[in-house]
Amino acid sequence: MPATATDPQTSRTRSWWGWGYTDAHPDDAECIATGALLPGTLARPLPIPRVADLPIGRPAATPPASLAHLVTADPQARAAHAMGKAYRDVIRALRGRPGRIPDLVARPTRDQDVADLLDWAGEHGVAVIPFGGGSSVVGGVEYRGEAHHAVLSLDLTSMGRVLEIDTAARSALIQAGALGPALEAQLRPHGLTLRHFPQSFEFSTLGGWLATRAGGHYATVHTHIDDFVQSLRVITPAGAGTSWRLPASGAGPSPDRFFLGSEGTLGVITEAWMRLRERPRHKASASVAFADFHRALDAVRAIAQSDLAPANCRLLDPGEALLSGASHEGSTVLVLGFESATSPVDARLTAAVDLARAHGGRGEAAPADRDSPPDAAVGAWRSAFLRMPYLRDGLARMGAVVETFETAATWGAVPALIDAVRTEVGAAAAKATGHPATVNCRLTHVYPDGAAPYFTVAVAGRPGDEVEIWDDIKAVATEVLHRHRATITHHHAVGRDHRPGYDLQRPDPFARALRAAKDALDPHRILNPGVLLD
Ligand SMILES: Cc1cc2nc3c(=O)[nH]c(=O)nc-3n(C[C@H](O)[C@H](O)[C@H](O)COP(=O)(O)OP(=O)(O)OC[C@H]3O[C@@H](n4cnc5c(N)ncnc54)[C@H](O)[C@@H]3O)c2cc1C
Repeated sequence: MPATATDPQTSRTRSWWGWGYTDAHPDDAECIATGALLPGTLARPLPIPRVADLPIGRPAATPPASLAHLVTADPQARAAHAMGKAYRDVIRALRGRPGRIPDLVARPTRDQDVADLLDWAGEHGVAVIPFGGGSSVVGGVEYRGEAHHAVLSLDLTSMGRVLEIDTAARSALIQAGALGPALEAQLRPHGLTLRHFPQSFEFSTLGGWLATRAGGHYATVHTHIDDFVQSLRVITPAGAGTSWRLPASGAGPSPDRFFLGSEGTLGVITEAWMRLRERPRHKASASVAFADFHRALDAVRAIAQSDLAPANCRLLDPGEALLSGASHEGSTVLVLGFESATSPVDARLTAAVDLARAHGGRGEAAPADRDSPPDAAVGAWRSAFLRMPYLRDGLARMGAVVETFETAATWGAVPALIDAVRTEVGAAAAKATGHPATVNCRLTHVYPDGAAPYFTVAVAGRPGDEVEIWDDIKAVATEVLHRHRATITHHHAVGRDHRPGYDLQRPDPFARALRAAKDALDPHRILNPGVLLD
């Protein structure tokens, strides 16, 4: 089968090594201009890496003739499935040192294909890595072990259709390989939306979101994809199963919750009934500036504990606001957004801005409806949000260490946690590189009982040692999170990179139960070895 990195939906070429489309990559001049925002001097941009320079050998396994039409050993396809899109993945590609490159890439088109591929892999000891959009930032789609003689990347994106819509229950049966834009395009004619917009929306799939319990658009209430799941179909090496479609159920532990977040270790999610919404007709947004970050935290807590339920409630510290062009003269900025399909939201926006002002914020809630342009700072933040991953790759080409990590903790822990991360991770980054480092923070999701701080570390690196430097910085971050009882991940998943933090966080009986479940469903231990469990 032909295997290129061309996106069939858009005819644009996807980068095999970095973020997004190749025609959107920053050129050298934009890399250098962005690099000038960082303290310290950056190196000249590294050249764009070439698949031809990678150490891609002959595949160590050959599928039987009955499966050959589903499988390719094309070097371009193998390279594009070797890693995810974390900073350390981009650096390894740029330095020509990717992880283990899969021997084969399979693109099943129906459930039976998935079952047949799993049967073959189980019989021949071939590791299988389920692959959606490949946007994992935690080493979730690469093989790092030794125990398997061959590795198959199981790419679900040829299963990307909305199969059925139940308008009475306002839900849809959707195949797991649907990428965000194609999924929404199929729902739009029906006036419906899943309305799950992670930053990686363009390049990630429904199956990936479910397998990692992704966090999306909503800053409050429905923050995670979990909230929209009605039923799942999962194919495991030990058999397939579909949960009942129910609006709610109290029948024992939830089978859906069991597979949500299983990160390709227990089975392959092939389709899901998802709860939908009507497309929002009323929208309003505003930004509020604060002189003091800690007072802004109090304001956000007050909003999260009210019944206003903003769709967007992102708090950007001054560094984060500056980077995203939402800056109000060096202040902390709160970006607020409300939306509804049924009723105007202006009153809720005004009430939220009033709460923010009662905690020292400066801002107005301009009257708005669906046709109004968003608040200027909100618009700038949204554009920078989508451009940022491209710029990260540009900075990586110049030897900078630029990466993000996120967490969640209860409100009492949040202020000290953020201060400690800024101080200790900043010091670790400066020590590791010999350059001053910036550690910016934003709150991405907020809850009545706590918040999800998201950090961006940026520092001029030591060209050649960037991966080791980042690993040292991340080890300090993991320790700080653990000390503050903050989770190792709010929505980026565990993968291979977060195993140490996940192992510390989970209760031992739960870890034993997960191992037993793995033994039952994946007896030959072929599915995503090293993720969640040894
Ligand atoms: C720039 C950038 C921005 C991001 N923003 C967000 C964000 O806003 N919110 C967020 O939650 N995450 C975000 N992420 C992380 C990533 O996009 C999410 O983890 C996403 O859910 C992964 O989806 P995917 O389709 O790309 O899955 P992949 O990366 O292909 O796979 C992720 C994991 O799920 C498993 N998997 C994939 N498909 C299936 C399936 N059908 N059945 C079983 N297992 C499967 C894989 O084996 C792997 O372990 C971001 C990443 C990047 C690089």
